[in-house]
Amino acid sequence: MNILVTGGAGYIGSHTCIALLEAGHSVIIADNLSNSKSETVMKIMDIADKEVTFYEIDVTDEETIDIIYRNYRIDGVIHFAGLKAVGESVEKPLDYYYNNIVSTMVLTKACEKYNVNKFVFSSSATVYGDNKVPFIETMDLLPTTNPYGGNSGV
Ligand SMILES: O=c1ccn([C@@H]2O[C@H](COP(=O)(O)OP(=O)(O)O[C@H]3O[C@H](CO)[C@@H](O)[C@H](O)[C@H]3O)[C@@H](O)[C@H]2O)c(=O)[nH]1
Repeated sequence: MNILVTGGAGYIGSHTCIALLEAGHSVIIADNLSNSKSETVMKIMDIADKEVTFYEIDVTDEETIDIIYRNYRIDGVIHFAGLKAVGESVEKPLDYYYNNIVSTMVLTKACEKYNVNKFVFSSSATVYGDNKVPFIETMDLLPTTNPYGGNSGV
C-alpha cells in the first residue's frame, strides 16, 4: 500500500516508516522538520534499504496535501505531525489548536475526496485525564488540563 506518514521524520514516525518499508509498503513522508531533521529521512532509507518520498511541508498546506493524494494514490494515512509540548501549549494555545486541528481536518478532507478509508491518528494519553492507569483505548475521554490534551481530544 502507499502510506502517507505525516511527522514521519519524528521519533515515533521514523520507526513506523521503517516498519512499513520492511513490511513492503511504499512510504510518503510529510514533515515540516520543526522537531526533526532531514538526516532522519536518510537514516530511514539506510536502515530499511528502500527509498521514501519526502515532502518538507506543513500538513496544514491543503494544496500540497491534495497533490500528494492525487499523485501517489494514497491507500492509508498515519498522522503523527503535531505539536506536543504540554508547557508550550499553555503558552501558545491558539498555535496548538490551529496547527493540530487544521492539519487533521486537511487530511481527513483529502481522505474523503480520494476515498481513503484507512486513517490512524496518533493522539495523546492526556485525553484520558484522571482515569486510573494503565489507560486503555475504550476508556471514557475525561476533561484535559492543557491545550495540547484538549486538541488531541478534539
Ligand atoms: O506542525 C507540525 C508539527 C510537527 N511536525 C513534525 O512531526 C513530527 C513529530 O514527531 P516528534 O516531535 O518526535 O513526536 P513523537 O514523539 O513522535 O510524537 C508522536 O506521538 C505523540 C503521542 O502519541 C503525538 O501526540 C504526536 O503527534 C506524534 O508525532 C516531527 O518530525 C515534527 O517535525 C510537523 O511536521 N508539523
